[in-house]
Amino acid sequence: MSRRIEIYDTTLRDGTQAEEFNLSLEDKIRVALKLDELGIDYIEGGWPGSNPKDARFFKEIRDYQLKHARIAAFGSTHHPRKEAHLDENLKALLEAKTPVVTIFGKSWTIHVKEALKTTLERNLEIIESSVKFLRPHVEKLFYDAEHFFDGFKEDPDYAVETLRRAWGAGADCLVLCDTNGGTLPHELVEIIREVKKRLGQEISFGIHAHNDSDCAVANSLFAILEGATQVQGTMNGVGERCGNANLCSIIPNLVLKMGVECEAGKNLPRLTEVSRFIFELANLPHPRNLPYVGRSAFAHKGGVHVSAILRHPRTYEHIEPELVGNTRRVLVSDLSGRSNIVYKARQFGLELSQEDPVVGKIVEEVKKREAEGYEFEAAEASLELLMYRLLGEPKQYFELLGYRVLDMKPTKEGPLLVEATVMVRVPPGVGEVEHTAAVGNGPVNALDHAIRKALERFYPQLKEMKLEDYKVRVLPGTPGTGARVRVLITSRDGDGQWGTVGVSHDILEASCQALIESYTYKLFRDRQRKEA
Ligand SMILES: CC(=O)SCCNC(=O)CCNC(=O)[C@H](O)C(C)(C)COP(=O)(O)OP(=O)(O)OC[C@H]1O[C@@H](n2cnc3c(N)ncnc32)[C@H](O)[C@@H]1OP(=O)(O)O
Ligand SMILES: CC(=O)C(=O)O
Repeated sequence: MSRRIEIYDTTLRDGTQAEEFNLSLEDKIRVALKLDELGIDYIEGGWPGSNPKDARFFKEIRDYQLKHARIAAFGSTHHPRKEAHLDENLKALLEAKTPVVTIFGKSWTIHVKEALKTTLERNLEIIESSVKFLRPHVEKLFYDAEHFFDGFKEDPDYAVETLRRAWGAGADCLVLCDTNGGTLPHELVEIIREVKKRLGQEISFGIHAHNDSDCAVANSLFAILEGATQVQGTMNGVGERCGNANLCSIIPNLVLKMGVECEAGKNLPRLTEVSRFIFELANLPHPRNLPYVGRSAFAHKGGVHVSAILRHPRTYEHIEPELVGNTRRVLVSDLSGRSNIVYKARQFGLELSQEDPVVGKIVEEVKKREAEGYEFEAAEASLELLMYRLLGEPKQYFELLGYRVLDMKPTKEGPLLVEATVMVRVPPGVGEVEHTAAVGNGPVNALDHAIRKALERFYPQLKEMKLEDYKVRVLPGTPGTGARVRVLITSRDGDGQWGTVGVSHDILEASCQALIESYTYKLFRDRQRKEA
């Protein structure tokens, strides 16, 4: 029979101790519901004694019927100068009315003496009396042995004695914490083995690892191999300093590679969605290179890789991306060969063969443009247009005959005045010339308004699209203000999102190129859909 592990998520508590990862009360509720849908066993909602938001979270989450997860409230053992029944933090933990409570206590002598400013004996009493006080009131009581591995290295007898006290007082699981994240896997294994020997009795233990040595996931997996039954971590590895063990890596590693079961394993195809949802809510970019769930986790760029992937995906993929809800992507760049182009063309609805001379032409054009500073990885709409153009499509929908942008600040205190004037001919070559002006809050915004104003009379569907993101990157080469820039624009309409690119020494010209590509793509795609 395969082993089963309990997954304890602390995104809402330790996760929010990360720089720049902040969640409102509403966000916390939404994250908790998502984690529940994923099948997480325990969701640590926060520290109720810390702030009103965390205290309210525990009140509000009671209104929801969770499918599987149990909510845990987190706090410390009682204060050294108080007794358990008079300690506000312990009282707040009970007021949270959660089925699960987790408290952390000190295992490391330096922490007892320097951080708690108390004696080693008093710390043992504090651990014991805190656990005893909480025990009758909660279904599950977990004890986080803070700095356990560092404490053990300095004074193993004392560190193990703290565990004995917590276990003897009734804790359900002793969670060994690598709080400073400095322990390496081989040390962790040795320490766990020694602890088990010294305790001389069966205990239930868990692992909570930080990532300061980039070993949090490895440490967690090794702890599980050594018998841990609970693993703590966060989604995408957010957490204090360098973060916590990343559950988005731990869960698939357990389920797909170690034959260890957990409830979330049943919902593995939802992992990528949940991981991205949480960062979206926190307004943070989702790191592309996150294992399993990142956009680049199954993205293939090198021509040799793509050629082999087309023959058999296992050649360059450790698992099938669909198992974790991710997708295979092929990138086109100056490292591409014919295979990248054939694969990409298929995504764009074009069946090309490797031998087709146009494929060679596309590879050549992409490499030439990339050498000039273009980049197509985030500008797939520009790539699609480039391919169709080399195949004789699409027709041009308009011609920009010229533009002028006035960017004025006539007085020191007064507002910035920006106006753009454009001349377009629709359709190109033979059509009417439209001459329009528009204002904006900056030069690119004014140019965008003016071009749209000129085109919307002919193509009213352009009203449906909006500019979603605008990025400028200074390209290496000429230093200083004479450098070339690359502009990447993301646009959106009701049907989806697309990216376009422009490159020039002039930021406005680069922006104008990317804008024109964006309108052209919208008109091209709408026409294709109509014809389909
Ligand atoms: C390893 C971890 O990640 S633990 C979690 C860390 N997370 C947080 O700290 C976030 C939430 N924290 C807070 O909101 C605040 O720190 C509070 C409300 C808990 C405490 O606030 P304050 O009373 O102002 O204390 P402060 O923040 O300076 O923390 C130090 C106090 O915590 C006490 N303390 C620290 N660890 C423990 C412990 N395990 N058991 C008992 N008391 C502890 C110290 O003795 C110290 O008390 P003192 O100043 O009276 O000597
Ligand atoms: C408890 C906890 O967050 C730690 O020791 O890192």
